[in-house]
Amino acid sequence: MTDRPQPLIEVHDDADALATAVAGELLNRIADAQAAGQVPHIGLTGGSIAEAVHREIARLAPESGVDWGGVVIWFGDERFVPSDSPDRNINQARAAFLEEVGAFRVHSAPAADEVASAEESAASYADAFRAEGSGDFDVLMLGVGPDGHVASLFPGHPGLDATGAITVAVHDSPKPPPDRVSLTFEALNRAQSVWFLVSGEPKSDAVRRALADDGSIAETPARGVAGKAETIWFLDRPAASLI
Ligand SMILES: O=C1O[C@H](COP(=O)(O)O)[C@@H](O)[C@H](O)[C@H]1O
Repeated sequence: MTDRPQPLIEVHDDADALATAVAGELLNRIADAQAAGQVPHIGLTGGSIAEAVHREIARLAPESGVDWGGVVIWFGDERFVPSDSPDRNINQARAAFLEEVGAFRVHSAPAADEVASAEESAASYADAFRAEGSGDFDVLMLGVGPDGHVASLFPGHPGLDATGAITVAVHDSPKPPPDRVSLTFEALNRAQSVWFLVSGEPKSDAVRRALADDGSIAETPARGVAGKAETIWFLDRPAASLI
């Protein structure tokens, strides 16, 4: 994206070092924002490296000075499955750190036993953004799939084309579960800081394609997201092996 700052790349030895660095930096950003009188809005992602980051947040939180009552938590995407499913991104984050730190201003798209369809869930999640007068994340963390997907925006999928909307319902996702709700590119691109979290050699080609000078968003959706103020790619050595 030509109107955004060039992405920064931070490479760590392994997934554990990456998770510790991201968790520490996130807590610093939140504490600084709160010291300046702000209520930070943070976007979380699901997935394996996100889980490691979340566990590190729980470990480091007691020393951070963060007031979790003054942090608003969102998710870049959610799986449209029952509310008690371990596949829900919110459930993974709750178990890893949200309950432990006592965060309670937490929003995710409603589950399959709460609303009738992924479309209804997407509409409800968009309403929550409007009600908070938000959508402008201070920090938005995003995973990247080996296929280059970001949030639940998959290569060649109809969700890529959603415009004039905050959220989109996704069906027939190539990665299970098939029904999901995702923020759109327009919503993701309202973030001040976008942090991509990527670990492991199977994702190295997606990282290469996302950071290449040329390439299409349809093939590598992660190319379509960048922060207004910064974009940082937090990688471990295997994920960075092709750049
Ligand atoms: O399905 C999803 O996958 C990605 C990445 O997951 P990983 O296990 O490959 O790390 C994640 O970013 C997204 O939020 C999630 O719904």
